Amino acid sequence: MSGPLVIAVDGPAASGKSTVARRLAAHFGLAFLDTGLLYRAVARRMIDRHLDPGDALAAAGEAEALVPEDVDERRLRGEGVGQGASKVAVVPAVRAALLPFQRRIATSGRGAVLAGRDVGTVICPDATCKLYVTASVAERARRRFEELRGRGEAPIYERVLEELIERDRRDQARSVAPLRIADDALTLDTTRLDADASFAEAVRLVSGQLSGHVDAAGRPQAQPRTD
Ligand SMILES: Nc1ncnc2c1ncn2[C@@H]1O[C@H](COP(=O)(O)OP(=O)(O)O)[C@@H](O)[C@H]1O
Ligand SMILES: Nc1ccn([C@@H]2O[C@H](COP(=O)(O)OP(=O)(O)O)[C@@H](O)[C@H]2O)c(=O)n1
Repeated sequence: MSGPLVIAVDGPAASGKSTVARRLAAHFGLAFLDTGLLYRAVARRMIDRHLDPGDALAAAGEAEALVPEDVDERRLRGEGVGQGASKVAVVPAVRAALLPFQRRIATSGRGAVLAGRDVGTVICPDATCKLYVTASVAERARRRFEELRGRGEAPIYERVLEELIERDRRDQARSVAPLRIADDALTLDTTRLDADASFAEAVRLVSGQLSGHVDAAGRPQAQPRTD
């Protein structure tokens, strides 16, 4: 084997995928990219310019104008931006504009952990290892509710649940890169696992898939390039 080590972590909203992915990246000494931030950044640009995130042509223009290196997580985390992100994400030209940056991160240096919806199916179909992180919709809504409360917002649980269901539906129904479990992904259901237990289980699953790619300390081995 040669080339960078890529771990794809996909799953629905608030399943805990970026928490697991960020910790996997630190554990294996790899770069980390939360690909959802790119779609959120496009939606944020549209909201700031009073554009409708459902306007496909305008969304494509904003995605092409985005400088992914400059994306700043602040102001991107609200559920309004999340809803907007799932609307711009159905536009094929938006997905095409955001793809090269994601591939570049995945293939630079020793590799990376990418969290998203289509990393294992579209962005990095040849990823070294693929996880599909999920949890019941009620538990995901509870987590998002607590997250919003922790940020000083005053969320209503039923509304958070409704918005998650709507976003899941849009992510699964779109014609380009719909959210689905890659054929070769391992599923990690975190419904009854806290963040530490989810991470421990993720390390176990990934280590099984990575045998031959990591040394005894769990660090990726230098891969001799064949090209
Ligand atoms: N296993 C878990 N148990 C409880 N809460 C979790 C767990 N994993 C993540 N969280 C919390 O749930 C929220 C959503 O997690 P996050 O990793 O951002 O999800 P995603 O990236 O899938 O949207 C965050 O506030 C996070 O701290
Ligand atoms: N690889 C990705 C990542 C996100 N997205 C879209 O962007 C939206 C926001 O993604 P996110 O990962 O930041 O959302 P959360 O799961 O954190 O709520 C999702 O609902 C998807 O519609 C996508 O289409 N493809």
